[in-house]
Amino acid sequence: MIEIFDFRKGIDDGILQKLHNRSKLENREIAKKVEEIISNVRERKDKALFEYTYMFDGINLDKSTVKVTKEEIKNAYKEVGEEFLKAIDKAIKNITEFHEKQKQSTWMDFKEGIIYGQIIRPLSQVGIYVPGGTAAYPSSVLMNGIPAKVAGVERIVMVSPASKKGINPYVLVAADRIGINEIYRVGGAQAVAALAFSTESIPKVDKIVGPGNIFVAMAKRALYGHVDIDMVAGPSEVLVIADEAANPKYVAADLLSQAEHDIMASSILVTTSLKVAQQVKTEIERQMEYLGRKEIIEKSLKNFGAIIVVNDLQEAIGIANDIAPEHLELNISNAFEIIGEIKNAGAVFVGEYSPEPLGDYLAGPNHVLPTSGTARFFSPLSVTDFIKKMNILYYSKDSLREAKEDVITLANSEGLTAHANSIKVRF
Ligand SMILES: NC(=O)c1ccc[n+]([C@@H]2O[C@H](COP(=O)([O-])OP(=O)(O)OC[C@H]3O[C@@H](n4cnc5c(N)ncnc54)[C@H](O)[C@@H]3O)[C@@H](O)[C@H]2O)c1
Ligand SMILES: N[C@H](CO)Cc1c[nH]c[nH+]1
Ligand SMILES: [Zn+2]
Repeated sequence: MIEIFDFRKGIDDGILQKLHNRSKLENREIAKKVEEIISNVRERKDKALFEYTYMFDGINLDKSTVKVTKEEIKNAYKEVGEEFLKAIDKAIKNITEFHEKQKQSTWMDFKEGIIYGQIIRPLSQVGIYVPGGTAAYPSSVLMNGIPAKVAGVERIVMVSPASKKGINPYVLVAADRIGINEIYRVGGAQAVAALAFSTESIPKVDKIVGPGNIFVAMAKRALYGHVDIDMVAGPSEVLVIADEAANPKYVAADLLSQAEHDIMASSILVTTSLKVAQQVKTEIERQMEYLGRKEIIEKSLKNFGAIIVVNDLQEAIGIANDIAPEHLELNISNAFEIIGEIKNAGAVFVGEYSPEPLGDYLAGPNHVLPTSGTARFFSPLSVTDFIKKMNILYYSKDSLREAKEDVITLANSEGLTAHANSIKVRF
């Protein structure tokens, strides 16, 4: 069960290091396994892909069954209710609105005899990973697919692990709603490797995006360079900062919401009140009793959960910035006053009526967010992930003549005489 650590007499670095999510990426055993899967799929292609799918997901696939058919998507509609369709269409509207604001335009500037600028182009082909091991994620279909659509990506290839019953119908309907129709029922590190290198059934893509468990996150990280990736988006995390006025019931519920994702998910509370700390612990135990997924929650809270008591908000902010959580909830009075001090978090949820699951599903901001401490340098998934830029340059003869001596001087300073010559031969 989740433990309370009292840091009021001094921050315990040992405990903090243990809680650091970046340590998950240092797990040598998992890294070795992932490397082995990647090299096997690279060499033996479909054969290895189907073997691993049988080993981890328990389903037998071949070239003729790996791709989801139109018929399956049609049948999926029979299994989802009207209420789901209404909710998902609302989510699509909000997520699209949010991401439309991220669009970038080609720009050109003109000086006398000079034109320069940047041309924006969508990526041609991207792979989106939609998790499906311990739960199915129709919401992740939208969060991955909508920014790609808004950017104008031509070919979106979706992979998601299936069970014996096939891919979850809610996932298939979500994909259909936003116009994704190239879907393969494979997951894990083997699916990521297939997207990076091609197999006989799955043609490779230029970039792989999307969240997944530690195997998926490590595979994406290992394959960066063969293919582009968005970020490391592994097991979910939430860090809540709460003061003495926070409602323990809400705080406990939000910690539990992320713990249910994965045995490696992490839920951390940092509070200035010992009373709130104790009440949240009691609430967690109470609420757990009526939730499902108890086994996952228990493991996650025991290994990656913590309640930390600190002296003041400054200490709490320091810990949050150090851990750089995927989600940061500010459950404190006047939260907007301290937002300027938050440096590292994938997404910040302000006030007690902005619980993290609101962002997971409906509000509009993307839920594919950096984890394992990588919010120090990665950003949430956005339209920018699906575009690239090309610089464009034009000089007239007169403009080049004016620039000539400076270019030659700079080329000579690097000892690159052929560069200097390329200018000289024109005059
Ligand atoms: N960071 C984010 O933005 C974000 C968003 C949504 C979900 N998530 C996370 O996505 C994850 C979803 O995980 P999941 O497991 O439900 O689905 P998943 O699709 O990520 O992983 C399932 C796959 O993992 C592989 N796998 C499982 N056990 C294995 C083993 N022992 N060895 C090798 N491969 C193995 C299998 O191939 C299986 O198909 C959760 O951790 C959740 O927290 C993160
Ligand atoms: N909290 C997850 C991101 O870490 C996203 C999600 C999808 N469905 C529910 N939650
Ligand atoms: Zn969630």
